Amino acid sequence: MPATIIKNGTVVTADLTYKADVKIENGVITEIGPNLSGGDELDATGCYVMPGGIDPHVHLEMPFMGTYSADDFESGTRAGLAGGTTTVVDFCLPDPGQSLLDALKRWDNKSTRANCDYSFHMAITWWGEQVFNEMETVVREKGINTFKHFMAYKGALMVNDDELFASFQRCAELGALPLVHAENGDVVASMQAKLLAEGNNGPEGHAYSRPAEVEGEATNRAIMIADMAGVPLYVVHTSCEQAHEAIRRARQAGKRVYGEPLIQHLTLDESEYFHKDWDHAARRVMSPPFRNKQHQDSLWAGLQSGSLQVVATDHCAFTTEQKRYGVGDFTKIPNGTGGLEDRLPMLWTYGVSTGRLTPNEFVAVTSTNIAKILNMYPKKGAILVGADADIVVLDPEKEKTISAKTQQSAIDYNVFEGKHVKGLPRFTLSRGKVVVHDGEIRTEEGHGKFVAREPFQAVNKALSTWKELVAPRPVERTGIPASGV
Ligand SMILES: NC(=O)NCCC(=O)O
Ligand SMILES: [Zn+2]
Ligand SMILES: [Zn+2]
Repeated sequence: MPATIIKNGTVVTADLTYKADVKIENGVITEIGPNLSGGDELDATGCYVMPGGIDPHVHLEMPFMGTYSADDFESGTRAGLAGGTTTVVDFCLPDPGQSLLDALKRWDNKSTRANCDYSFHMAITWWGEQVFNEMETVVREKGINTFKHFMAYKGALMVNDDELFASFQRCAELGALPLVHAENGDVVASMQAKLLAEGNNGPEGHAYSRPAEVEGEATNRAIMIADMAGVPLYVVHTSCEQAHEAIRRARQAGKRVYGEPLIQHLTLDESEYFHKDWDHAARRVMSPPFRNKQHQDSLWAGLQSGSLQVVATDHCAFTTEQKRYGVGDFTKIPNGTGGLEDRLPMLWTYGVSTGRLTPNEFVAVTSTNIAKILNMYPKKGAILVGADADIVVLDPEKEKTISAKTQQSAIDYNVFEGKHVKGLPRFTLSRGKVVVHDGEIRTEEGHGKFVAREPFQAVNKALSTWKELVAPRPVERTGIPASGV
């Protein structure tokens, strides 16, 4: 393959902004500097040359709530690339009682169609000796160092506190990072039943049944359990001040906790659930639900101050027809929304163009921080010699109005429909292959490769060293009195 040179652009990374050309050979960056030559040229005049987006939270072809999410690894990754995202991390979900390794075979099969690189988190959906043992194989042999725990979806994916604690301790031993979906599933189930009994069966019932307190409580509980287990913690889809507050407080107390707002929670609010059109409201049903402006402001502040580190999508797209499974009972509306194609343009428009984020912070929260937290940096998330050439050349003047009619996703609507975004890819490169060329999609099914991630060294070692230092020890005593028995 001939070399490619991205010419005349401004390189923007998480910590630097400078003018340079970028040379790519055999899928990796081989040179960065002025006036490079000797290859096919891509003109980046007026553009920012940035590490491609990494979405740490997607569900492609996910079996959930009696159906499968509609975007699979082909359409989902195509959507991601169209919007400048070059790596996705999906969740492998074992059925209750199923071997983690058997579940992984299913995910390996599905992902062969990916257009961009991908990695997996493993979900802990049940607990037992087999899971305990297989976690080691997953980490040491399968290149997966993150384990997801659902504290909600009672009767389906939810695990209890004893299971959380056992799994978190196992993560600590293996150098793995636990993730949590933090909502109190018992309280949600009880509120759902009450709402339905009172005749609240529309999509707004979904929001009523999952108030911010439900998320704040579970986030705090997960943080405390992780601390007792001596392991860092990653909280997915942090949507409200109560959860953010728990993360902020933990971080101030020295705990290693990461928080992940979604682009949907940053830019869409709860009024969507009160829309008169049932389909409109149901299409936006996801967990946690959208919140109000105060919560949104809290999330933006977290990204600005560093108490929240990454922006994801939780892309889990269902068609209108699938959403209608819940007509007459909101608890049956498949939970999930799309966003893979829109995350970067929406965050650029509502974050950078408004002055909430700098371009460098934009790169940090969409790519570099994620690569570091998930242990794939600098292969991913970097414009550095030797890094994979996963690059988005973002044109800050290119604009469009988001519409389901022109999107790559397989579903028939878009939750951002009608939003005008400015800041779109002129080019997207996936390991050096130009997959978006000035609006033209040139993806190749199967081009994507699995990204193996090594166990964590530094943070887990620091926490286990400290845990060992402060571990309970019997007091050495002289003159112990004789037993009273
Ligand atoms: N978020 C959501 O509603 N659906 C996807 C599954 C999950 O992440 O909880
Ligand atoms: Zn979740
Ligand atoms: Zn999710």
